Amino acid sequence: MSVLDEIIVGVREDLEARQKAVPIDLLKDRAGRAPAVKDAYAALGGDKVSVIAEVKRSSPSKGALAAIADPAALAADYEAGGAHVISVLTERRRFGGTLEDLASVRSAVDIPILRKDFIVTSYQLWEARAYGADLALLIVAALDQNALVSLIERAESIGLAALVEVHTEEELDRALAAGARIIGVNARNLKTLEVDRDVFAKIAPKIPDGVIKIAESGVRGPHDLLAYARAGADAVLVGESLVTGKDPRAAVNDLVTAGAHPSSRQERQS
Ligand SMILES: O=P(O)(O)OC[C@@H](O)[C@@H](O)c1c[nH]c2ccccc12
Repeated sequence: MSVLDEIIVGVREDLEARQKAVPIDLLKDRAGRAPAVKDAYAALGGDKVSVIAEVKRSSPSKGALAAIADPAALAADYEAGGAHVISVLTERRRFGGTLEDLASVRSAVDIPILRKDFIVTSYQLWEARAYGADLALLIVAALDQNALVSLIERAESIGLAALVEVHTEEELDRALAAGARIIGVNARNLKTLEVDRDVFAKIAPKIPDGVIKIAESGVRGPHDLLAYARAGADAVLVGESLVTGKDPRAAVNDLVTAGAHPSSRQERQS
């Protein structure tokens, strides 16, 4: 079994327990009362390179990264540093996240929030909505085509933007065929956990104009952001280097400043 398959087995077990405790109708009711969804397309599709800053405690590749006792305070720091979107890992077993993290981050920031998890059923989209997310991650490698199509449709129908994650050209073709409007290219292969920053530059030229392009993983600082920007990224998604650094607010600010620099824009337009 690949790491991805193992993660999904655990995700399904936890999901079953939650579905027993909270029937979907209660969840829909809660989603209906959640604050209005923020415009993720506007936050990611501007003329600068946007920064998605992630709340991430651990990862299958590195184990524990940071304790993060107060995810809301970290997210507020990210927002103060100029982040355009916050990503909150809610997968428990490998990433140490919870839906409560999502709810507390929602109460602390005004910018859009991404629920980062291994979403396999529409119940999890309702959860995302109910706990305050504006976007939900859908990983192509974790879904068959029918599931991908229906989860994108369901997400959009309940007001969530779908960030559709790919790692290969075949997965990109599936994402586009399914109608994805925001595509993330993950430099980390979720089956082997290896990071290859060149994957973005190989895949990005094949993503049509009008689809938002996000470079995910492996951003150590402004230098990596600029390289992804030159390869066509509209946004970068950054976790590890922010949670392990000394000053997350300053680190985000450095990335945002690099992304707003005219040279990064010029390079992107050429
Ligand atoms: O910590 P990094 O290398 O900056 O990466 C962040 C993000 O891209 C990574 O957490 C991620 C990308 N896609 C995922 C899917 C599931 C879990 C995690 C991820």
